[in-house]
Amino acid sequence: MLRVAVPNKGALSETASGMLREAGYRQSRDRRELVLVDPENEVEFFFLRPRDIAVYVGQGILDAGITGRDLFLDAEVDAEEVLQLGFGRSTFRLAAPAGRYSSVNDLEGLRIATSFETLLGDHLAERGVSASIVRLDGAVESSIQLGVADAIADVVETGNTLRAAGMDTFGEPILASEAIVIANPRSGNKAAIDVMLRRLQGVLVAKQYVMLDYDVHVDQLEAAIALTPGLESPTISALNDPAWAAVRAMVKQSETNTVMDELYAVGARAILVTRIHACRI
Ligand SMILES: Nc1ncnc2c1ncn2[C@@H]1O[C@H](COP(=O)(O)OP(=O)(O)OP(=O)(O)O)[C@@H](O)[C@H]1O
Ligand SMILES: O=P(O)(O)OC[C@H]1O[C@H](OP(=O)(O)OP(=O)(O)O)[C@H](O)[C@@H]1O
Ligand SMILES: [Mg+2]
Repeated sequence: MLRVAVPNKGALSETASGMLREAGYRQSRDRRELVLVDPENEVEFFFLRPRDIAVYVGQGILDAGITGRDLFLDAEVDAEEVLQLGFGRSTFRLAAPAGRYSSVNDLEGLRIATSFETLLGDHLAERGVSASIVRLDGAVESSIQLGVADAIADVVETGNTLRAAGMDTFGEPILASEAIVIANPRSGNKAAIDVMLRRLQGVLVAKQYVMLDYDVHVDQLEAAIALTPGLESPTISALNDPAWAAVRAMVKQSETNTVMDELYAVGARAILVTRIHACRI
């Protein structure tokens, strides 16, 4: 049976579970549940802290797991990033009271608080800066005011937390993170991991694309299909009126309205957009 780790709480937990549910797996609504067996799909889900997931997968105790790239890289474990899930996007950055520092080089000899010791340590080493790292578990933004650090390195998404603390980012972003699937490279369940990845990819594509149908005069067919090339190639069907054809193609959701405007301009009519419920590509 495949053994998969899922964040039990925090920023990634609900979306990760939701995505697995959409991929056809059994997921629990009870946050206290630690293990959940999905006998139909032969998967056992373990609900763990996102930071610890890298450790379990790295040691091969679990085959795969969903966590954040920042947590995975900070843990320095023997596992691979195998799929980007496109949510939980954040940047790992240096921050301090607004205007105090402008580059990592300003931190020579100072104290920097973080929950990501390895990521910060590597960044400082790369830039040849020697500073002391103060390892904290969370609420890192409070550390400067409380006098334990001069600057921090933390997860930033909207920047609201920093602004509320009178702080600002500075220097180059250290890492762009998002939710990812990691897998143990020596797992004996590679085929089952691949099935799960294909299912999750299907969920991602179903979210990113819509199905577009339209009718177009055969004289304009070339111009229209150039606008909707689809993933492989669009489906073209004959209509009762031989002067017209019907076209069906997948289009990026974000581009739907622009493509519809352009299709209309080249003479396409009866342009229909349908949500894709699930897919396997
Ligand atoms: N506000 C946010 N927006 C987007 N992603 C975030 C945000 N906060 C954290 N993350 C990402 O979510 C992952 C897990 O972080 P999270 O804060 O949920 O864990 P934690 O700090 O261990 O738990 P908690 O905050 O519940 O104590 C990390 O990869 C992090 O980059
Ligand atoms: O840029 P923002 O949108 O404000 O988000 C970033 C904040 O979110 C996370 O905090 P979390 O709630 O996980 O608390 P923690 O720092 O104690 O982990 C992170 O550590 C930042 O503090
Ligand atoms: Mg957190």
